[in-house]
Amino acid sequence: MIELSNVSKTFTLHNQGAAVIPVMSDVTLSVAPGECVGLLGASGAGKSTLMRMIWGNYLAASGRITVAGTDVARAEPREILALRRERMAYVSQFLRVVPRVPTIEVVAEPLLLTGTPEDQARDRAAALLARLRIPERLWQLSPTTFSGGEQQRVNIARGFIRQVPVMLLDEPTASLDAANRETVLSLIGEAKARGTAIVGIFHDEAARDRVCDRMIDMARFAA
Ligand SMILES: Nc1ncnc2c1ncn2[C@@H]1O[C@H](COP(=O)(O)OP(=O)(O)OP(=O)(O)O)[C@@H](O)[C@H]1O
Repeated sequence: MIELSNVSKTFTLHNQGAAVIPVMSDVTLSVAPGECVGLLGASGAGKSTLMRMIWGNYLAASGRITVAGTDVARAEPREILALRRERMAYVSQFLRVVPRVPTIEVVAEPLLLTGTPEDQARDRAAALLARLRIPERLWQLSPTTFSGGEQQRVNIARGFIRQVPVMLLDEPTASLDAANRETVLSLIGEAKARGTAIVGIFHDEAARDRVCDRMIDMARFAA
């Protein structure tokens, strides 16, 4: 479902004398449907960079990245957008939303974009918000003023509202209390059972042990 072969990445800082920062080289990795792979490695090892390459934000310097049938390194921007809309979800650590859009709409939006009728999308959003313990009185408010943990749960609800073949999770349990952390681990387990291939960064070791089938240490790919 996710295939990387001989991928390398460098950053060139054009505004700093074209300094070149090699980040990783020769990454070969395959994630099967229903499998969850956790990325390990010290700060700066390239975990986020690898996720952003799979998401299609960063181009690889060389090698091939195929995600749910799309060759991400060579795809046109509109193909990347279609991949994200239909087949891939990215739960980042921080919620980025348009101000004044109610929480329930923020969560329902990914389903609406793929043509799900509005009432169904809202029902599904409401069910997830309830499961993630966001009080109903907050659903019609914008999440911009929510607490860190509330924003993270809104982000998780938005990420899990569609059933997609590929998910990228960046510390999905980072600012959560025990009960919500348990809910998120269940959501991850259910996605795996449906055949979703997952790549994630989990600093929470116990969470990592519960959901990851394999760990990849980025030190292996140091450039
Ligand atoms: N947009 C960018 N431009 C230049 N250099 C970058 C960029 N993004 C990342 N880097 C560099 O790439 C290296 C890897 O960064 P990355 O954020 O992937 O590490 P990480 O393993 O996710 O670290 P952390 O655990 O601290 O989040 C770092 O040296 C960083 O400075």
